Amino acid sequence: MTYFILANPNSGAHKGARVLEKLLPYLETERVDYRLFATEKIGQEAELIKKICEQKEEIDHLIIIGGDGTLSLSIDALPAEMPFSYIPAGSGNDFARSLSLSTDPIQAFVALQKGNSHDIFIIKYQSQHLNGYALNNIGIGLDAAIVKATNEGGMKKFLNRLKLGSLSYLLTALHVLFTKKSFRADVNFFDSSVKNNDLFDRAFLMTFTKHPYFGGGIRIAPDASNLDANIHLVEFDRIPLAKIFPLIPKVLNATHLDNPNFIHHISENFSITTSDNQPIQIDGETHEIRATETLNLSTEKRTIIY
Ligand SMILES: Nc1ncnc2c1ncn2[C@@H]1O[C@H](COP(=O)(O)OP(=O)(O)OP(=O)(O)O)[C@@H](O)[C@H]1O
Repeated sequence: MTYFILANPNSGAHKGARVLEKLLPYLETERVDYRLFATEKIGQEAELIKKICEQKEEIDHLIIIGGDGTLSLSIDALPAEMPFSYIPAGSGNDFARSLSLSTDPIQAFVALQKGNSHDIFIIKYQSQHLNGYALNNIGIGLDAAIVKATNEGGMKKFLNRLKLGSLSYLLTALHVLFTKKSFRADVNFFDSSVKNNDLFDRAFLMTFTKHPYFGGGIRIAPDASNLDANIHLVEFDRIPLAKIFPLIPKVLNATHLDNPNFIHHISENFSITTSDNQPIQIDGETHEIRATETLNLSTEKRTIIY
């Protein structure tokens, strides 16, 4: 059996490279047969997954190494029936946290070597110009604007170097909180085959998540789980800033959903239309959802070995 490894050495401020520096000598010492496919540039995941699929036999084992973005872009290109393993090497590592995967590369490898398969559900998204899969969350509005500003600004790289990646989300979040405008969103969802609708006139934060965590460990939907087919929507309207700040400790303690300013819906299917163009983040990669475009969300089963 051969381990096919897709790795992003650049993820998590070169954490991917450090994971490889630790893992590869171990594989050599243990005489483990492996082939490494390291990304050399942004957006190369799909191309390497295609190469792996051409060479991989059924008995072989795929391991993805990188942050949540690398994992998401790889799974997007991977045939649904192909199992995968994951060794986290990002700055946020929310997906790994959701399944309590080890962040120690050797421990993670020893665990996946045992070959225990687990079914998880991931989000399938589809609109007029966006389609693919997300393992973590899809956010429209505030969180997307934060991810966009964090990824584009120099602060993430600087704080990653100081091992303060989560702080970069927090500082950027504060800045975006002051400047981001609300938007109108029409959300349909199906609860026990009954069609429901919620019209948000002053939507500010709208996150659809498959597990509790976003932004590097914030428990936005504490009861969400990738082991069931439910997607959790957490929505927050734009309210005066003076009323937002007291809610921040609640969000950090994961007690915010009791607060009436947060709307929480759980369903296996959602469809969303926004009244104007809005930033959208899909597992930390930013795009734009266009006005009046409908985004449909559902879930699909995948197999992960850990
Ligand atoms: N060799 C590379 N150099 C630069 N960018 C790369 C490389 N390989 C992949 N990428 C891009 O990096 C992004 C994914 O980064 P990833 O999310 O894995 O790490 P991160 O952003 O450091 O971690 P996190 O999401 O946990 O904050 C994707 O856009 C991907 O295409």
